[in-house]
Amino acid sequence: MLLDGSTEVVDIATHPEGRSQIIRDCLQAGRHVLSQKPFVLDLDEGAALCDLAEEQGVRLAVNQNGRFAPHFQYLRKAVAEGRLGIPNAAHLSVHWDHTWVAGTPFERIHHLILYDFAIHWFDIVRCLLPAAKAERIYATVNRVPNQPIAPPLAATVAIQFDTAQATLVFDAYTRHGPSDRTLIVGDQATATSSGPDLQNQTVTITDAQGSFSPKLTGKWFPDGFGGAMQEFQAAIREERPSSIEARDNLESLSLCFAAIASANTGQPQQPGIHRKLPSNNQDSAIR
Ligand SMILES: NC(=O)C1=CN([C@@H]2O[C@H](COP(=O)(O)OP(=O)(O)OC[C@H]3O[C@@H](n4cnc5c(N)ncnc54)[C@H](OP(=O)(O)O)[C@@H]3O)[C@@H](O)[C@H]2O)C=CC1
Ligand SMILES: O=C1CO[C@H](CO)[C@@H](O)[C@@H]1O
Repeated sequence: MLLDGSTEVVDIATHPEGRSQIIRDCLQAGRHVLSQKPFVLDLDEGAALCDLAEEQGVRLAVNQNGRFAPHFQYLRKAVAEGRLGIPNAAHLSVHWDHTWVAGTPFERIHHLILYDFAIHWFDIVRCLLPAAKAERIYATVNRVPNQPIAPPLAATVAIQFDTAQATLVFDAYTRHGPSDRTLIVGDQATATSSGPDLQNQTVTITDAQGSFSPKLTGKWFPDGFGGAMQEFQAAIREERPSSIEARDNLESLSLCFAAIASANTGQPQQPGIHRKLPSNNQDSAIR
């Protein structure tokens, strides 16, 4: 495929182990690349891939399709347009059953929740607090009673920003009554999005005039995926950086790696210090 010149863009949807070499080969062959999340296992390797894309004059982006889920897309735009004023808090919680990964490669990832899954939330929280700088992160993970798979299914994250605070809560063994909620507090308005799951969400914006709920169309699966690819192709056509550039994604991953280091050590951590995932992340079965 790389030799015959018939492709312009390669969408790489393998697991992260070994993916960097596939990305490198595609970039070296002059292809634009959209990588699945989580982008890399090592932030410096990710930065080197971004440098290579620049040298080759091609785009490298990460398929953070959650940004294009209808509710997150609406909330991102509301924040970007200043409709909430200055956001000072974002609290996101997901209560769902993730045990469907039993028997798949995901079951072997120790930090399945904080790495493979929560990267969507580390990325979104940055979009919801775009001007705030993350300073410290404290995270926990736990196995819960009777959970049928190896990776810990409960996780919490508290992020202290310079001008805001955020919390993320993951209860991945919620067998009944699943629920998903996002709350953003701004000095001009508060926004919430809630629903039984990520596919079915109602957004409400409340300000001094009252509350209103926009009609959302589409669903994360599949419209989030369509949105990410559309944005990537538009950026290539318009010769501009995409909003899902890999270099920007390294900032989301650095929150993720700091959270994992915190969960491993029991201590708060500073984003950017922890450059690699711990090597034992890929063997949940032995823990
Ligand atoms: N919302 C989202 O953004 C989602 C993201 N993901 C991400 O996508 C990635 C893959 O997950 P998932 O799709 O569930 O994984 P699967 O194991 O279902 O699929 C991986 C695919 O990659 C192929 N593959 C592996 N190595 C190579 C290679 N060297 N060259 C070409 N193809 C290869 C496999 O082919 P074969 O079977 O022939 O080995 C398989 O078809 C993960 O990083 C995951 O986090 C996944 C689901 C949703
Ligand atoms: O959203 C998702 C659903 O679960 C998968 C397995 O953990 C994730 O990889 C994916 O990002």
